[in-house]
Amino acid sequence: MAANLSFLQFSSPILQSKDCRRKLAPAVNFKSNGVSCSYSSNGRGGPKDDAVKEVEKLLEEKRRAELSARIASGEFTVEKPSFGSQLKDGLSKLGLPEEVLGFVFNFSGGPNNLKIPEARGSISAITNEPFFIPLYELFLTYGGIFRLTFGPKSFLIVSDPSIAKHILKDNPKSYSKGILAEILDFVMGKGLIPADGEIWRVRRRAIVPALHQKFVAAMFGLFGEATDRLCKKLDAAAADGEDVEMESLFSRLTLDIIGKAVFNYDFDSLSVDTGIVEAVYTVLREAEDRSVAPIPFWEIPIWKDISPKLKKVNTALKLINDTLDDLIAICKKIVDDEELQFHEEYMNEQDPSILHFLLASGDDVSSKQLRDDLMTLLIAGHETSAALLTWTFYLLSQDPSVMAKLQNEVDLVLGDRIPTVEDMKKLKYTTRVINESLRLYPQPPVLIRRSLEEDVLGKYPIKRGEDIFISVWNLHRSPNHWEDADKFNPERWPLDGPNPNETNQNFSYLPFGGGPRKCIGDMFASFENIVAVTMLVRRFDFQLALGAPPVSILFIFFVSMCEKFTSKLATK
Ligand code: HEM
Repeated sequence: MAANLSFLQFSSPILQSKDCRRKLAPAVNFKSNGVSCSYSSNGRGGPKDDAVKEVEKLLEEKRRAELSARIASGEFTVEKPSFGSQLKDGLSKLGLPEEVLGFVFNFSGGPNNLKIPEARGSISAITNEPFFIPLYELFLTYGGIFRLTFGPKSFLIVSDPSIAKHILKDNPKSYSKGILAEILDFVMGKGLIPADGEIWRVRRRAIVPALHQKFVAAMFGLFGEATDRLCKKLDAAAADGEDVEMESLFSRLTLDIIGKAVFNYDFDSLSVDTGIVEAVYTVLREAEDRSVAPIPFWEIPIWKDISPKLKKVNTALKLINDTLDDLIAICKKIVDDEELQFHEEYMNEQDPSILHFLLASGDDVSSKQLRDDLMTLLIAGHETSAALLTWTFYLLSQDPSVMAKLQNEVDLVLGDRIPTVEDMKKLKYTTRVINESLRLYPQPPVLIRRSLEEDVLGKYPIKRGEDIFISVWNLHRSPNHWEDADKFNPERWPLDGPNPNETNQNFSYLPFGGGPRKCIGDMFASFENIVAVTMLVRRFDFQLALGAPPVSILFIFFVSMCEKFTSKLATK
C-alpha cells in the first residue's frame, strides 16, 4: 500500500500554466516579492532599490518573528512528560539535590529515558509556504532532531550534521527509502533511487561504471551543443526584446541533455513539443501529484479504471515504455553487430550513452529493470539540474557584482571557446557560484528515509519503521554552521580551498547526499551546469523582467523549483 505525504498538501488553489508544465502548488512569493529590477541601459543589472530591499527584509523578519512567537507559545508543542521525568520533577520538589537526581536518572535510564522533542500540527496551518521552509523555524526551536506529528502520522526531522552522517554514512544499512519508494513505484519501479537492499546493491554496481571519466569528458560536446541551441533561442528573444520564463527553458535544456546521455534519444524539446516530451511531463506531474495527495487516490479500485487523468498517465507511461523498449532493441542490435572489446572505460564514439555501456557490459538484467533504471536516471538528472540552473540565474540577477566577477572569469578562461574538461579546474569562481547556489537551494531539499531497525540518533533511541526527513535545507542554512546563512555569497568558499563536499564540510553541506547512496551523477551534473552557466553569461545579461510576476518557490517532485523567474535579456 503506497503511503502518501498528505502533510505536504497546500490549501491554496492550483495555478494554471501556459506551458506544458503545470504549476501544482500555490505560488508563494519568494522573499523578493516580485520586485523587478529596473532595466539599465548598459545591459548589466542595476542593484535593486535599497528601500525595497529594506522593506522585504522587514517583512521577512516580521514573518519569522510571528512564526517563532507561535512556536515559542507552545502552539505546536506536544506536552507529554515521560514517567521518568515526572518522577524526577516530583523528587526534585521534595528537595532531593539535582546532582543525586542527575546521577540516579542518568544511571537508571540512560538514553532510553530521553524523549525526542515533539512538535505537532499541520504545516499548512502554520503557513502557506512549501513545507521545508516552516521546518526551518521549528528546527531553530526544537533543535537538530524533533518529531513532527500530524494526526496519526509522525516524522522525525533531522537537521543535525552528525545525525545526518550517522544515517547516510555510518549506518546506512538500517535505513530504506520508505515513502519515497512507495510514491515513485509507478514510474521508477525498482530503479536506483527507490531501490533498497540487494536490488540496489546489484544495480548500483552495474550502473556506476557507466559514468566513467571518458564518458563524462565525451559529454562536453553534448552540453555545449544543447546550450548553444538554447543561446540561439535566447538570441531571438533578446533581439525581439521579449522577456523569457527561464525555468521552462532550463527544464527543456536538461531534458535534451539527459535523454541523449542516458539512452541516446534526442527529445529536441527546445525546438518542438513532441508526444514523448508531453508524455514525460505527464508522468512527472503525476509523481508530483502523488507526493502531495491527501489519500492514495491512484489505488482506489474503481477510480483507477475510470479516472480520465489516470488513463492519461497510463497512456503516457505506455508510450514512454514502448519508446524505451524500442531504444533498447535498437541499441542491442548495434551492440550485437559491434566488434566489441569491452573494458573499464569502454565507450562507443557514435553512441556513448549509459544504455549502450550497460548492454555492451553484458549486464544480465530483465527488460523491466533496465527500463526502471533508465527512467530513474532520466528523472534524477533532469529536474535537479533544471532547478539548479534557474536558481543560479535568479541569484545572479539579484547580485550584479557576482555576475560581473563571473563574467570576467569566463572571458579570461574561455573567451569564445566551448568549455572543455580541462577548463573545469580553471573556472574556480564559476564553481563557487554553483556551490553557493546549491547551498541556498539544495535539490532535493529533504532526503527521505525509513528506519529498518532500532537505532540511536544523537542521544535518542528510535524504533523500527520511523519515517525520517533529513532536512538539507536546514543543514545548509543552519546558523550553527554558516555565517550570514541566508546570504548568497560565493566568496564564503575560498578559491584556493578544496571543492566543498559533504566530507570536507562534515555533513553540514550535502549538495549530492553522502555515504553509499550519494548521487552517481555529481560530476556529470557539475560539468553540465558549469558549461551552461559559462556559455550563457558570456553572451547575455540577465535581469528580473520589469513587471514580471513574483518569483516563487515550489516544492514539486522532491525538487524546489524557482518558478516564474522571468528574465529580461540583453546580448553582451
Ligand atoms: C544538480 C544536479 C543533481 C543534484 C543536485 C543531485 C542530487 C542528488 C542527491 C542529493 C542524491 C541523494 C538522494 C538520497 O540520498 O536520498 C542523489 C541521488 C542520485 N542521483 Fe543525483 N543529483 C543531480 C544530478 C544527477 C544526474 C545528472 C544523475 C544521472 C546521470 C543523477 C543520478 C542519481 C541517482 C541514480 C541517485 C541515486 C543513487 C543511489 O541511491 O544509489 N543525479 N542525487
